[in-house]
Parts: sequence; structure tokens; C-alpha cells
Amino acid sequence: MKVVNANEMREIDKRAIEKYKIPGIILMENAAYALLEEIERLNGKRITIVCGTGNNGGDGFALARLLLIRGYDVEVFCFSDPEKVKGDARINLDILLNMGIKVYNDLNKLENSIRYSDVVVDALLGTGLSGEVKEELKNVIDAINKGRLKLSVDIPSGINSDTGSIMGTCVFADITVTFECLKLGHILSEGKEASGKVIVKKIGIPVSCIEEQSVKIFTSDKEYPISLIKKRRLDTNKGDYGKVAIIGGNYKMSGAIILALKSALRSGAGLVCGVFPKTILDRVGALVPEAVYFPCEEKHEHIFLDDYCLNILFQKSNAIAFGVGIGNFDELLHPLQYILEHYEGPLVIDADGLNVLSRNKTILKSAKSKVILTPHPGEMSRLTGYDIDYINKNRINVAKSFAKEYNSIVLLKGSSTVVTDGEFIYINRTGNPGMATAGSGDVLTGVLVSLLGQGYSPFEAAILGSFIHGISGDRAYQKHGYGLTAMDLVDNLGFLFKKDIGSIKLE
Ligand SMILES: NC(=O)C1=CN([C@@H]2O[C@H](COP(=O)(O)OP(=O)(O)OC[C@H]3O[C@@H](n4cnc5c(N)ncnc54)[C@H](O)[C@@H]3O)[C@@H](O)[C@H]2O)[C@@H](O)CC1
Ligand SMILES: [K+]
Repeated sequence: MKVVNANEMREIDKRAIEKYKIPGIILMENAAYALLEEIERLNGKRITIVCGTGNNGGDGFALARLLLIRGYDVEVFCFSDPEKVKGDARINLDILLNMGIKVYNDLNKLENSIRYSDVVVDALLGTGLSGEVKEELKNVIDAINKGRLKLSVDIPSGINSDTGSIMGTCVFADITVTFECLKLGHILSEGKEASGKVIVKKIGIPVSCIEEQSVKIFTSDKEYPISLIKKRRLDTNKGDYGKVAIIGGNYKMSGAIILALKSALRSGAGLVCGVFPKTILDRVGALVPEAVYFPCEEKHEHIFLDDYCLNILFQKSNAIAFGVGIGNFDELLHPLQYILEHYEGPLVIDADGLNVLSRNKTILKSAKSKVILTPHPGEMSRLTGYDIDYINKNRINVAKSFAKEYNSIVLLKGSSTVVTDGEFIYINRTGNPGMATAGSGDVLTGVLVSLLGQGYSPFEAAILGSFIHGISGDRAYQKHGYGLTAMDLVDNLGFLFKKDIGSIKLE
């Protein structure tokens, strides 16, 4: 599903209006019907509607009329001078006034109305918000937030449609009904929480208007990226599903490689090889008997990898992951550089692998094949030199420009993981805060290298991997809540890898 910013949505609306000659008032009427349909599902009779002076408010005025005609008990509020309401919104306001409906602008009355209403409709500010919410609307937003059930029109008032940031204050909606396309603000940053359940409705814009907009950002829907999952033939053997190697582990962090190995197996890899220091062989062997091992010497608390043993590994593996629990040592830069310069298969660099890479990121430029990098904001900060706050506020651009400059796939972790190949951007929406737990990233690495081994392209693997990782987290959450652990994620990874994949229903 495509995700647009406010400007792209304006362009799409404009195309429908100017090129296809669809009057804006028809789009507004359709938007009101789309809202009506959702309100009718909620089984409430008393509805408070708070309108602004732009087209978002216009949607609210039109909705008020449709509800009144159907016998709902509706009270309408607008806290700005009605003279400021122009265009299509003005037409809808005038119709209401002509019907003898009062539009109130009294805050006490609003608070009282909300106290007794079943649903509060927030039609105050939409994609036209600019800058911080003005002081005079802050109390109005506070009042809306006291509502029993809050439905935001298009986007919660106060959320920046392009970044998801709260612009001073915002409505925290239970439901947001948006039109034609998801906006970035629904899925990024604070906007994800403020939007509640987001419902995307058609309002009569021809599909070609959206197609003509070259949108480069997309997210999951009911079919995607599940549709990427390959079906298995009945007549197959383990050789068909990849031979993957995971390089990592030291005696202080044996858990990381254990989790990654188990995850690679649970996400379908045919053969999984653990490459780690000999000192942890007994531990890994006891806990992951299904893997094969390539135990190496240990020097100064980390794995010792010479070019000779790496060459052997290259011949045995069709995908490699480097970094889980390996430790951050200068001496590991050489093996990482050697892998980048000589290994022709796809590669995942994660965790301490990224910290090692930060010592000289230019080695990425000599990579023989595509590399997936999976930084969290702290690791991204070490890689780019930007501070974490800047990265969090500019997740898409930071990830995209790094991926472009280093010809790699960047999977920037966080709520709403961003995956990019330097041109297109996938924003992941699965997962939950319970996944902020030790070992969660090691599980993702195992999934990614497993998918690479099974022949998914690096960009597909990163998209599907982040999606599956989140789904496993959501399933683990249902059982363990925020007490979920990384091993619970591993246990839930197999869910989507099924024969009847098409019949799996996700919310
Ligand atoms: N043809 C279209 O363009 C359609 C637009 N639709 C609706 O129109 C909305 C966009 O309409 P507009 O572009 O008129 O913009 P909005 O209605 O989102 O906001 C503009 C209004 O907000 C005020 N405002 C802006 N920043 C503010 C701030 N920081 N503090 C307080 N007030 C502020 C402006 O003075 C103006 O009155 C969409 O979100 C959607 O709900 C729908 O009716 C469908 C069709
Ligand atoms: K709104």
C-alpha cells in the first residue's frame, strides 16, 4: 500500500479535480459518506462534531448533515470566525445553517456535549496543519481527548501528516478515517499511536490519479508483503532452502548467536552453520542441535577469523550474517573487510558487526554483493555521525541517503522500521513495544540471513524479514504481553511459513 505526504495527497486531489473535472464538493461529500459508514458501525446516537475552518472542517459539516438527516442527535462546534470558512467547506456550513442547525463556539458547552456523547468527531485540523497548533485550539483539543470514543477525520488534529510529530498538542484518536491513501503521519513517530485504528476509504478519486503520482514509500496491507512468501514444492530437500552461515558470538554473549541460529532454522533455512569461538561450542551445541558448527580459535576475547577459514566458509554458504554477539574489536575490521571484498553472496551486518563497520564504513563501498545493514538509531548514529535525536526525526531521509551512498539495503530499527534500497522505502507496521527486549535484533538477523539463503532478493528479504519479525512479536505479545522474550519471538516465527499461506488472515 502506498503512503503519501500532505503535498502528494494535494497533488492527487488536484489531479482529480482539474484533470478529471471531479468537483471538490463531490469528494467532500464522498468523504462524509465514508465517515458516516464508520460511525454507523459504532452504534452511538449522540455525536459531537468539532470542525475547523479548512476542508477538514468541511468534511465535518457535511457529516453533520448526513447524520442529522438519519436522526442522530448531533451537536456541531467551530471555534473560529465562520467568515473564515471558505469554498466547499463554506457551502457545507451554509447548508447546515440553512437547515436551522446551530454551530456553537463555547468551550463549556463543548465539554458538556462531549461528556454526554457517544462519539466525538475531530474535524478540526487535517493535512493543512502548518506549524504548531495555535494556542486558542489547545483547550479544544484537550476537550476532544476527554471523549468516550474519538474518531479523527483524515488525521488526528495536531499530528504533522509528513512526520507523525505532535505539533504542540494533538488528539489521540481511537479511530482515524482517512481518504484514498495512508499518510506518513499515520504510521511514523507519535502519529502511529495518536491515530488509533486507521481506516482508509475510497472517496471517488480515479486510481490513475494516484498511479500518476510517483510515490516511493509503501507499507504492508492484507496481501503485501505476505504475497512475497514462496510456496514450497512437495518434492524438495534441504539443499533447496539455502546454506547460511552466522558469524558471531563470544564467551560473554553466546545467547546472541544461539537466538540467531534458531531463528534462521525457524524461518525455513535448509542448513544453518554457526561460526563462533570454540569456547562456546558446548553451550551452542547443547541448545541448537539442528545447526552445524564451524568453531574457530579465540584471541583476546573474540573470534579469530583468518582469510583461509573465511574462504572455506564462502564455499559452503550462499548467505552470511556477521555480527551477532561478536564484540566490538579493532581486529574484527580485517575479516569484515575481507568478507565484503571477496564474498559474492548476500550479507547481513548486524549488532557489533555494525560497530566494527563504523570504524571504517568506506569498506562497504568495496562490497562484492548487496549488504543488508540493520542498525538501531544508536548504531546508525555511529555509522553516520548524526545524533540520535536527529536520526529519529529524519528516519526516512537518513536511512535512504546512507543506503544510496553505500549501495546497500538499510533496515533502520525502531517503532515503524524503515527499510530502503536508497530509492524505495518500505515502512513496517507489525510489532509492538514488547519487542524492545534483549536478543530481539539477533532473531531478526537469523530471519534475514535465512530468507537470503532461500533466494529472496536482499530488498525483499529485508521487507519480509521486518514484517515477519513483527508478526512473531505480535503473536508472542498475545500470550506474554510486554513480558515477551526473544525466544518467544523465535517460537512464533514459523506462523507465516505455511502451505496454505493465502488463507492466513491478518488484521
Ligand atoms: N479535495 C480535497 O482536497 C479534499 C480534502 N479533504 C479534506 O481536507 C483536508 C485538508 O484541507 P485543507 O487543506 O483545507 O486544510 P485543513 O482543513 O487540514 O486545515 C486548514 C485550516 O487549519 C488552519 N490551521 C493551519 N495550521 C494551523 C495551526 N497550526 N493552528 C491552528 N489552525 C491552523 C488554517 O487556518 C485553516 O483554516 C484533508 O485533511 C481532508 O480532511 C476531503 O474533503 C476530501 C477532498
Ligand atoms: K482531524
